[in-house]
Amino acid sequence: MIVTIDGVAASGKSSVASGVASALSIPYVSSGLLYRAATLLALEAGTSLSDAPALLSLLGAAPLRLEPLAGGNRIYLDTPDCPRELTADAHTSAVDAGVSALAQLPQLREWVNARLRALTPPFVAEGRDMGTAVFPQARAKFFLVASPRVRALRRVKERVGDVEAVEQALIARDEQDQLQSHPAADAQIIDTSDLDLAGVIAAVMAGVQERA
Ligand SMILES: Nc1ncnc2c1ncn2[C@@H]1O[C@H](COP(=O)(O)OP(=O)(O)O)[C@@H](O)[C@H]1O
Ligand SMILES: Nc1ccn([C@@H]2O[C@H](COP(=O)(O)OP(=O)(O)O)[C@@H](O)[C@H]2O)c(=O)n1
Repeated sequence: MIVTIDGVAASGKSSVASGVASALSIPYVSSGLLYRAATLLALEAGTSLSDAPALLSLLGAAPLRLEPLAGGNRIYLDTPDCPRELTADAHTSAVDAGVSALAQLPQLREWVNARLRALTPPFVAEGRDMGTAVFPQARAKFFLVASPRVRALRRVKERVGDVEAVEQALIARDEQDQLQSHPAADAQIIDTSDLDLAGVIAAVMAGVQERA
């Protein structure tokens, strides 16, 4: 079984995916973490975020490993001499600001999608295009939205920042991600603005049971 949870930036995808995956006793998979880790490595190497061949060559030499646990995804660079966890560094403002440029490149989307499709179900997959491009066969699909202000307020609780600036950055990233971020025709759209986390998880679980 595959359940997909897509949505705009900071709409609650990973928290909801984690809650749903825990309730179903299956892992969840964060596709955004692969885009983020690729962006981090490119920024560190000084590789242009719009140079697909250079990015693919960089990633070809980088033994990235995604750990898709129900409680939270982690990503590692398994270089034999100096293994390193990249998860925290992949969630900085610098990565936030660069990731959409890399994610626009079809070759990089294929690189991510090949890794996702190689995973063995069951799992909950979260991102932007899980229910449309990557797992169109998923049993149940959801798309989370929330107002930019609500999302910014939630994000500044996790990371220090000015609400206004965070809101503008979220709006800018939504625009840059527009091409790949839309609900599948058979997705249930959930506005999480006035729901708490437990409420969103319950709504998704109800939708999953309906399709069991
Ligand atoms: N419905 C909700 N109500 C309140 N806080 C939420 C809700 N959904 C998510 N959050 C919080 O908002 C922040 C962003 O959620 P996250 O799951 O990281 O979103 P995304 O994966 O879409 O970026 C987290 O701190 C999370 O705990
Ligand atoms: N399926 C996906 C997942 C992420 N992404 C890209 O990766 C970025 C980071 O995704 P994320 O899900 O970790 O970001 P947040 O919504 O959690 O802030 C997005 O802004 C997109 O540019 C994508 O294009 N397609």
